[in-house]
Amino acid sequence: MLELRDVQVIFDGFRALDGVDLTVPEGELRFLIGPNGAGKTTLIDVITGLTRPAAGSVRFGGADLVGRKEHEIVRMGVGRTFQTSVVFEALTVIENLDLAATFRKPLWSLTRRRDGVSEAVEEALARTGLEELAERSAGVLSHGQRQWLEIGMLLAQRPKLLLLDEPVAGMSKDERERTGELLTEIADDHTVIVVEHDMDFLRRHASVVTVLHEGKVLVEGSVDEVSADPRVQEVYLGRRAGDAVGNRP
Ligand SMILES: Nc1ncnc2c1ncn2[C@@H]1O[C@H](COP(=O)(O)OP(=O)(O)OP(=O)(O)O)[C@@H](O)[C@H]1O
Repeated sequence: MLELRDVQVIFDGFRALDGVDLTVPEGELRFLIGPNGAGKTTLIDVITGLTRPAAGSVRFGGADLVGRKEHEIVRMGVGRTFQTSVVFEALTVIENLDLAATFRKPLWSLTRRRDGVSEAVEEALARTGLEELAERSAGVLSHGQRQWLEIGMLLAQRPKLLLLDEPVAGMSKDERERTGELLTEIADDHTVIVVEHDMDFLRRHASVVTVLHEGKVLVEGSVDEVSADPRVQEVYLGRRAGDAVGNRP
């Protein structure tokens, strides 16, 4: 479903991605890890059209994404979260979802009543478990609830592929657990790629992990395979043995 071949990204002579091959089949929950500067965000930027690769191909559902505009790629069914929040605090949870679902429509659509919201919004609300908070302003949400709202805002756009950048950063243990379940549920009918550093979280929720290092795919496999791999341990050298993979300092 998503296929990157020999992708190169060069910033002022520096190879941020240096021949990346990546295949993510439909319906997979794939985790992407790697030390700081490995190229994880750049990889997501290439898939979403924010950064154009110097060479290589990015195919999604059979279509080539290279050279397409970001909004075009969104329309083709690719959604992403950013590290910075896109939630409007003064709007309610449901208004945020509605805005995300109708973001190309005029602002007056915001004045629609709850019973007028689209099926996509209702589904996103149910999926993320935010029904009870639907009419609350987003500004009062806990950190975890806000992250779920952001995921809901993506779902409301009905993407086929979701790219999530560190969705559990700063979350409590319970919130992480709930997020892991949510990601697994979402992967029932979407393809999901998650950039995540938390090794405990990976052990609990990841099946396939891709490790990036210096702009290349270093290893791909199960969490156990990846964390036992000497090349991966070497990349993370200097960290405690138990944290060999993925934990930030
Ligand atoms: N616009 C840019 N111009 C120049 N260099 C860049 C640019 N964007 C990223 N880089 C460099 O490319 C490399 C890869 O960056 P990237 O942000 O993709 O890494 P990352 O794996 O996401 O790291 P982190 O875990 O710190 O977010 C880094 O060395 C970064 O400094």
